This record gives sequence, C-alpha cells and structure tokens, in this order.
Amino acid sequence: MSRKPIIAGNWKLNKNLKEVKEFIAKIDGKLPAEDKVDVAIAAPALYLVSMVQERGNNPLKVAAENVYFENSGAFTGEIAPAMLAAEGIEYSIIGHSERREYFHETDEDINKKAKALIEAGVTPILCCGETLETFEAGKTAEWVSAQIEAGLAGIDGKDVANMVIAYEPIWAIGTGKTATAEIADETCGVVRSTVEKLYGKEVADAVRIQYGGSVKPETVAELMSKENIDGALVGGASLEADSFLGLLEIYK
Ligand SMILES: O=C[C@H](O)COP(=O)(O)O
Repeated sequence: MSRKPIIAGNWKLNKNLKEVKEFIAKIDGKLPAEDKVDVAIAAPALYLVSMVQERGNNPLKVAAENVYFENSGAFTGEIAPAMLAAEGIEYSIIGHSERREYFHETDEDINKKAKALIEAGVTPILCCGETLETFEAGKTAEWVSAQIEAGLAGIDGKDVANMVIAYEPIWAIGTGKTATAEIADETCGVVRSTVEKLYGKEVADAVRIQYGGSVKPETVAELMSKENIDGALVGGASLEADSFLGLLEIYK
C-alpha cells in the first residue's frame, strides 16, 4: 500500500512576522513536487493568514498548531475550525504533548477537536506519544493505543482514513534523542494496528502516520524508509529554511 508522505514543520512559539515572510521567500520554488510529498508548516495562529497569502504557487500547506472545538460563541481567546477552513488552512495539529502537559488537554477535548475539524473540512494531525517513564516500563504500546482509541472515539472510518496521526515519544522531543528508526516504526505499527482493530484493514492502510521527535535532515531518510512511517512532524529542524529544505531532499 503506498501512502503519500507528509512532512510537516511545527514552529511552536517561535518567529515574528518578518521572519515568517523571510522563510517563505527562502523556500520559494524549492519545494518538491506535490505528487511526491505533502509539505506543511504549523505556525502560531497570528501568522496563518499571511502564510496562505505569501506561499503563492508553492505547494506549501498551512497548519494551525491548535484549535478549539466550537465554531462560535463566548470562548475568549480561541480559534474555530470553521475560521481555519475559511482562510485556506488545510491542517491542524491536535493533542500535541505540550498542549496535553502545559494546557491540560484531555483525550476528550482532543476527540472533540478532531470531530470539529473534520466537520469543518480541516485535516487533523492527531498526536500521541509516551513519557520516558512509560517507555522504560515497556508500556508504550498500551499507552499509545489508549490515546488513539480515545482520540478517534465516534469518528467514522472514512474520516479516519483521511486523517494524519503523529507518533511523538515525549522523551525524543527537542532532546536530540531520536527514537531509532526501528522503535519509531514499531510504535507507528502499533498505531496502525489500533486503527485496524477499530476500523478494519482498508482504513488502517490508508491513514498516514508520522514520526516526530528530533527528526533532522540527517535522520529523515532512514525513518521514512520504514514500512509504517509515512512522514515526519518536525520542530527544531523546521525553523530554518535550509534545514527544512534538507528534510525534503529525499523527495527531489
Ligand atoms: O511537533 C514536533 C515535535 O514536538 C518534535 O519537535 P523536535 O523536532 O524539536 O524534537
């Protein structure tokens, strides 16, 4: 089964608008062809509309780093799925471990966000991943399966098939410790088996599963060669244009 890979940057809380524009100017005309790979960048909400304008004809998808699950109302400070859709934002990360840890997001919140995004026509990038403690206790598979099961609760198989799931071991995020390609592949395989158990083989074969956690231009090729890994969600190495383009070199 061949799935189109998706390489997505996650800028987190970084950059000002001038730097955002400079970055897009630097990658102008240099992205691989759209039929080989989907390329996305998740940026702070303040910059998303500008990014859609600045990207011009470059095959760059724009992603939110987070979203709320209501489309309107008295929810000061939040951004709605319908607002993203209306501005041409194609993806939104949900359930990143930093949101779960620092902003106390629960699986239930994340599930509501996934449903609201799908309803609005924005593709969720649903994150899962375990702490070092859970990894060392050998409980990664059960932890990640439970996160996926809760995150997907009540979502139709046809929608799951079009989603992106990102496996990001917390111990590998921003630490320089990439999970070995074997570990990453094994746990992405656990995610796929969980989807298969819930929705059957066709959906499991279609859903795209990214690995994230200290992915660098030097490590991306081996990770992407693995059976169950269909892309990467990249923090640090997506911040500079050269390094971001380096991640995409294998698709040139
Ligand atoms: O969403 C991206 C991940 O948190 C990975 O970040 P990192 O590549 O800096 O380790």
